Amino acid sequence: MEEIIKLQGVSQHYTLGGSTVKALDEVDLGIISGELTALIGPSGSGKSTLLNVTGGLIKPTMGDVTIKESKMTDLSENGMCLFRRDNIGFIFQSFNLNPTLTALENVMMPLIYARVASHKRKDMASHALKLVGLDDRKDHKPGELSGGQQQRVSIARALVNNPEIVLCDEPTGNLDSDTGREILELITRMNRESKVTFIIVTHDINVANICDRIVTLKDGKIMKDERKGKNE
Ligand SMILES: Nc1ncnc2c1ncn2[C@@H]1O[C@H](COP(=O)(O)OP(=O)(O)OP(=O)(O)O)[C@@H](O)[C@H]1O
Repeated sequence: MEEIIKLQGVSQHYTLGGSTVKALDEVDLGIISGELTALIGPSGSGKSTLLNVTGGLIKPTMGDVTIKESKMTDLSENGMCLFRRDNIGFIFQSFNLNPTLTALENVMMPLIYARVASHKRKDMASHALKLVGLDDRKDHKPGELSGGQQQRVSIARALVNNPEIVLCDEPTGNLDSDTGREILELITRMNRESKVTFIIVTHDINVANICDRIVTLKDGKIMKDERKGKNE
């Protein structure tokens, strides 16, 4: 099984008012290509920090993050930005859509950054919206969509550039339980059909239970690492 993401001795420390918080404390973690991994743990245990370090949004205080043979921790800010653009999609709890753009325009944004030719962008974004069942809402702005529909748009945006990795921070956190279940079904379908590697930060045990692997953090350390049918 190929490890697409490797964290080795990763620590993230924050110093505020003379005291230091170890948000991550020498974490070693390998993520298998094509798997759905849940990151769970109490509030403040370091889940979002781990996701942000993995996605190159934060450079850790110590340790190495390697994705597909590229050592992220050796890249410049600009190098990390380009790497993220080409390899990683993000899905957030609060959707993070641009309220002034239509669903189609929101999904086209990553393609503009990736300098995809303009005549291709519309087709690619329309296709991504169709995959998430929103082809009839492409001209709606986020304020004209339900929470579940907005999250579908953000999933389409995360997947439009065919990234190998998608990082999700509480993707169902702002949704009612039925809508959350629909979004979860969509994520699992995308994972099965496209073999995209997903890491999902969640408080929701229903989300964790559909994953291939559940990694539990506590005080910035991995406390438990369970795989379906096999505990480690
Ligand atoms: N920018 C920051 N500056 C200072 N401390 C921070 C910063 N970001 C996170 N922390 C601290 O690091 C620790 C881990 O935070 P993190 O957000 O990763 O936890 P979490 O498990 O995702 O929490 P939650 O489930 O509540 O979202 C917390 O104690 C938090 O207060």
